[in-house]
Amino acid sequence: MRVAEDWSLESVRSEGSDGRFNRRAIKVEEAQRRVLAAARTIASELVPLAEAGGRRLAQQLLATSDWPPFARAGLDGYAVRAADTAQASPAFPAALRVVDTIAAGGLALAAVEPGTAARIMTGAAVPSGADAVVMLEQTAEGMAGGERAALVKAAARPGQNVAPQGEEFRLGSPIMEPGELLRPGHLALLGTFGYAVVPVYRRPRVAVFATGSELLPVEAPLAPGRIRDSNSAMVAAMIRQRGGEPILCGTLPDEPEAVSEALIHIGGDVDLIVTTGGVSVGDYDAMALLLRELADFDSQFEVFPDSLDMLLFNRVSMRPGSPTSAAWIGGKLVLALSGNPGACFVGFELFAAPALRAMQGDPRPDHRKVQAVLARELKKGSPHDRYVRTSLLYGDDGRVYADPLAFGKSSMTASIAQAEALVVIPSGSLGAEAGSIVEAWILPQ
Ligand SMILES: Nc1nc2c(c(=O)[nH]1)N[C@H]1C(S)=C(S)[C@@H](COP(=O)(O)OP(=O)(O)OC[C@H]3O[C@@H](n4cnc5c(N)ncnc54)[C@H](O)[C@@H]3O)O[C@H]1N2
Ligand code: MOO
Ligand SMILES: [Mg+2]
Repeated sequence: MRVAEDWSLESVRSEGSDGRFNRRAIKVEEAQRRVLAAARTIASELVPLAEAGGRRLAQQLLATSDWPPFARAGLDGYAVRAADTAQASPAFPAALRVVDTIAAGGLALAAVEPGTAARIMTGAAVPSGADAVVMLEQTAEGMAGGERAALVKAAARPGQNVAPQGEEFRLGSPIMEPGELLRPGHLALLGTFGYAVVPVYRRPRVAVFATGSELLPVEAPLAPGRIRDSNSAMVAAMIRQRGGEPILCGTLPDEPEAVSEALIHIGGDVDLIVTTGGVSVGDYDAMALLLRELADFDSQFEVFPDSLDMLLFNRVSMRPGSPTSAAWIGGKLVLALSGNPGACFVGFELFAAPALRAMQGDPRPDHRKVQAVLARELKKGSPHDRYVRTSLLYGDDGRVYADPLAFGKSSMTASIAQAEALVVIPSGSLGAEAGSIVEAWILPQ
């Protein structure tokens, strides 16, 4: 990728180390809007049907036949003319001469004329003349006029146990829309209509960089002042949850030269770049220093021409993750998440997750939201929107309870693993009472 090659790191350093950057916080909704404007849909590819689960469809698909394609027997029994059975009862069964036996996949040899029936199996095409199927259990075998007969002991309604041609779909009608996530049932439909290969959006390729000179690889023993990089693996899993393909680029020291060098060398076949760490006002917060050099969205354009590197935002009115930043660099979206694991997690959910869904054509890339009862009081100190990690409990009273998890600070990790939802405590309040109704954003499990 092309990061502005003329970034003047010397000038960034000399003025940038006092921590008093002019960073204007924007609302979460505005930040999401800017990210989605930059998250362009990516190319599509054809994949074999059995591998299409979890992918997003790239175009509208149509029914290639009526479904069912022919009138089908719903159970094993006899295909009859309902009128022939109108008077039938256990004491006075209708005796119908059996003219045929039709297996599933087989074809009728004869039409069902008045006074006759055809033995038929579940899934077989109902022969012409017949308009109902009587289940085997409501019949007996007998003789009529010296020939094999079915003794039908109950009156059949016309249409009974027959799935008419085109009952579910008509030839040419839409079966699914672009951007739809292909779940097992979608694959069944696609198989039904003969889609052996499926047009899906390519998985967005997401480069992940963890910045921080304190970071050790996961396999390393702890050393004084150092911690292991836990963000990379977490972010990789979150990328996969949203249909993306993570490209783990390892850790980078808190040095703007090293970070810009790595971003420059990432290459063209990456659709999104996610970095973690170094976005706050520390002397060595390298991403913050680099992003400062970019043109500012507020003084620029609403659409991002490929040629223009631009800061989309560098502060969001939210907790955790207030220093979360985003930029458009070298024609690519760069999401610079906070290094604090809790803030990294929330920043990903708020910005990277919808971006990945939008890149795969999802017309509604936001979270599923439910009203939940707050299980315990939540106090908050800052005036910003707060996104609280909670578990979800399904009460006997039919209500969903959101229970804020312990160790829920931005710097903490324990609660991330247990989080089932993010509860939003909007700005302008100092918290919410136990029992109050809150909005819970459902997290993928
Ligand atoms: N004076 C101020 N200080 C801070 C502010 C502020 O407004 N004024 N904001 C605070 C907030 S809020 C947050 S959130 C953090 C954001 O910090 P950064 O995004 O710059 O992240 P780092 O400084 O690199 O690291 C923060 C923390 O997270 C640990 N970390 C970093 N990367 C990883 C990783 N890959 N795996 C695990 N843990 C990681 C790092 O060691 C630090 O402990 O800034 C506050 N400061
Ligand atoms: O915004 Mo920071 O994520 O609170 O801790
Ligand atoms: Mg920092």
